[in-house]
Amino acid sequence: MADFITTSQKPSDSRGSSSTLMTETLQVLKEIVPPELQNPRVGIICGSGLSGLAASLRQSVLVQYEKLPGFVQSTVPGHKSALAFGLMGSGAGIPVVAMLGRFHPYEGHKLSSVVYPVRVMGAIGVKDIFITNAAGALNPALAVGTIVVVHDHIALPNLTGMNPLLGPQIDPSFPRFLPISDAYSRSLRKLVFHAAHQLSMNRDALAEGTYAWVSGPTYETPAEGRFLRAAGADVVGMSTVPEVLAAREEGMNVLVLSLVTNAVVIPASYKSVREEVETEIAGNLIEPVIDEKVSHEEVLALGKMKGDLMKSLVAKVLDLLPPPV
Ligand SMILES: O=P(O)(O)O[C@H]1O[C@H](CO)[C@@H](O)[C@H]1O
Ligand SMILES: Nc1nc2[nH]cnc2c(=O)[nH]1
Repeated sequence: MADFITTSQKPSDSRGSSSTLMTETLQVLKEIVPPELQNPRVGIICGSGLSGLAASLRQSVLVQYEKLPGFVQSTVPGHKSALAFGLMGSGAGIPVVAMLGRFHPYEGHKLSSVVYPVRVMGAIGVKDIFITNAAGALNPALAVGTIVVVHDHIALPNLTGMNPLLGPQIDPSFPRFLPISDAYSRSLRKLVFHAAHQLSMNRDALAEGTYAWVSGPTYETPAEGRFLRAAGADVVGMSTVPEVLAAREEGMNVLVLSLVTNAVVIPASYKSVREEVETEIAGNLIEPVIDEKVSHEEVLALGKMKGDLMKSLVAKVLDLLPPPV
C-alpha cells in the first residue's frame, strides 16, 4: 500500500497548496482513514442536494472538513462539510473518496480553496473523478430531471480572469498552458451510456451537453439565459469548472454529470410593456405575464427526487470501470 504522504508534494505557491499545508492535510487523513481506504481510485463530488450519493459507501469513514487543514466550510444548504472514504460498487467494490459538499466562489471562498480538495484527491492517488452538480436547463429539449453527461463547457469567468490555474505553477511538472479541448473523458462518457443501458434507463433520462459556468449567486436574467443558449450552452450552474481544471492539471480523467433541476426562464422575446398598456387603454384583454422564478428549494427538491437515480448510475459506472493499468 502506497503511503499517500509521499505521492504528491507540492511546492509553495499563491494558490494555497503549499507543500506544508498539503503535508498537514495528508497527515490528518492518514491518522483517521484506515490504510485500505487511504488511496482511493475514484473521487466523487456531490452537487447540491446530491450528498446522498455517498450513502451507499461501505466501510465508510467520515472526515469533517473542519479537521482538515486547507479545507473551508460549505455554507450552502444541501451541502455538508465532510469527506467520506469507503467502498462503492458491486462485489468487493472500489475505494472512493466523496466530497459531501463543495465550495463555490460566490460563498466568498478563494478559487485556491475551491479546488484544494481536488488537489488533495490528486495527492492521494485519485485517477478518475466524477463531478456532479445541479444545473438549470438552457436547452428547451432538456426536461427537468434529465441527467446531462457534460462534454464541453463555456466558462466566462475563466475567459475574463477568474481561472483557478492563474498564478505561479503549482508543480513544475504541470504544463504551463493546459490544453482542455479533451477535458471531459470520452471513455468515461461512453461508460455512462453503457451503464444507463444496463439499468434500462429511459432514453430521455440521459442527454449530452455543454455546461456554462457562471459565478452566481444570482440566477440568470432572461437576456443572460438567451445569451448563454445562443453561445451554445445546454445547462448552466455555479460550480464544477474550477474543479474540472484542477483535476485535469492533476492528470485525472474527468466525468461530469449535471442534474437538470429547473428550466432557466428564457422567453423567446421580450413582452413589450408599451403594447400591454396600449392594449389596456384600448379596453382589450391582456394575457397575464407569468413571472416564473427559480429557487434553491426547488433545486434541492429535485436533487432529493433524482438522488437515487444518480446514485445507481454512478455505482454502475464504477462497476464498468476497466481494471487499473
Ligand atoms: O453546482 P451545485 O453545487 O450542484 O449547485 C447549484 O445549485 C446552486 C443554486 O441553486 C448553485 O450552487 C449551483 O451551482
Ligand atoms: N446559474 C444557475 N445555477 C443553477 N443551479 C441550479 N439551477 C441553476 C440555474 O438555473 N442557474
